[in-house]
Amino acid sequence: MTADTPVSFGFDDAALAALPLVYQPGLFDGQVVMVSGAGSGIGKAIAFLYARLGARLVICGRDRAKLDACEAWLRRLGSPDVLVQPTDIRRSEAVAQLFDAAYQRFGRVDVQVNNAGGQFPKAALDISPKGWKAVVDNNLNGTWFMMHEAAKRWRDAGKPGSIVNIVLTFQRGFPGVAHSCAARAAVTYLSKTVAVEWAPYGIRVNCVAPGVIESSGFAHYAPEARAKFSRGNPMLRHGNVQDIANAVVYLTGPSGDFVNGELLNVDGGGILWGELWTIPKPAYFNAGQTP
Ligand SMILES: CCC/C=C/C(=O)SCCNC(=O)CCNC(=O)[C@H](O)C(C)(C)COP(=O)([O-])OP(=O)([O-])OC[C@H]1O[C@@H](n2cnc3c(N)ncnc32)[C@H](O)[C@@H]1OP(=O)([O-])[O-]
Ligand SMILES: NC(=O)C1=CN([C@@H]2O[C@H](COP(=O)(O)OP(=O)(O)OC[C@H]3O[C@@H](n4cnc5c(N)ncnc54)[C@H](OP(=O)(O)O)[C@@H]3O)[C@@H](O)[C@H]2O)C=CC1
Repeated sequence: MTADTPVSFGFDDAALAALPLVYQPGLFDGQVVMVSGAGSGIGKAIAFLYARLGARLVICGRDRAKLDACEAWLRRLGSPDVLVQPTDIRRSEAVAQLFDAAYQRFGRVDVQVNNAGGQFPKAALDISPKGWKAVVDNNLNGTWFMMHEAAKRWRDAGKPGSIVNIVLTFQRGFPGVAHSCAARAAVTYLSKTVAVEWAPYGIRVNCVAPGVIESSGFAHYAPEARAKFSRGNPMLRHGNVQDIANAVVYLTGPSGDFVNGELLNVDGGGILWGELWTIPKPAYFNAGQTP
């Protein structure tokens, strides 16, 4: 491999499409599932799995080319219909248009998976005000616009619904991504709050926190940081995108009918043991060294 060889992470599309199913085919027949950030990584795996289970898909993200490539796979995998709507989730009016298009096309949305998000690794002291706002806007405000729009439409139509928000394992803090850690903790407690407020409408809201999941998202981290990601949990390995997709389907299928307001960590035990640095580890933390 040369320095110019592009590095790819996780399954390629063909391998992802062929992974063994742990759910019954047809489980989501007749249902419409919306997945944000479906053009890559975890979001693509989630969309692939729902398509294989018979759902019709509404997919969004900012990059149309990535979404179009995903759409072709979704149809091949068994989704009877797919709506592709490029959307920046930070723009509430674009989110409203996404829902207008989905209801116009399908007349319903049953499941919403808010997977779109991300951050850049940076020591907290070095995060600029603009960078802080960009990450909080993306992960907290964008997710809120999506959930709010979904729930309003379910309430007005008198229909039930299920939301899953993808967050991260914020419980022990997350060195190098303070902005995202703060935003994802906020999303989690927002979710717990509306899980109660929206229960009378038959709307369930849960979160999934991926640990270290080998995906396209790895490209945003330095090779030195990536090389130590597997030290982030006691299983000493990465998870994969299907681990997250299976957790999301568990929560939104009949298996999750009585699960509401929950945070499901899919992290190999990383919140209990492990060390995860997304930026270089300060010498202070190396035994025997002083700062
Ligand atoms: C195992 C490890 C855990 C893995 C977890 C994962 O989530 S994996 C998944 C990983 N996947 C992802 O995280 C994917 C999604 N991530 C993203 O799209 C971006 O990281 C985003 C969240 C900033 C949004 O982007 P956007 O298009 O809205 O923003 P923009 O580009 O216009 O920038 C706005 C401002 O932010 C600042 N700033 C931005 N980048 C950097 C940087 N590298 N350096 C420093 N600062 C940076 C800068 O101030 C910039 O303004 P400026 O100075 O340019 O005028
Ligand atoms: N991989 C991991 O180890 C972990 C991942 N996560 C979270 O899982 C989710 C998926 O990450 P992963 O698949 O790994 O990485 P990717 O970078 O591949 O996925 C991020 C996705 O979010 C979309 N996105 C980002 N911002 C916006 C926006 N403003 N509007 C619409 N779409 C947006 C991107 O689409 P586009 O480029 O088209 O805009 C992209 O498809 C993210 O929220 C991530 O933070 C959390 C913990 C660990």
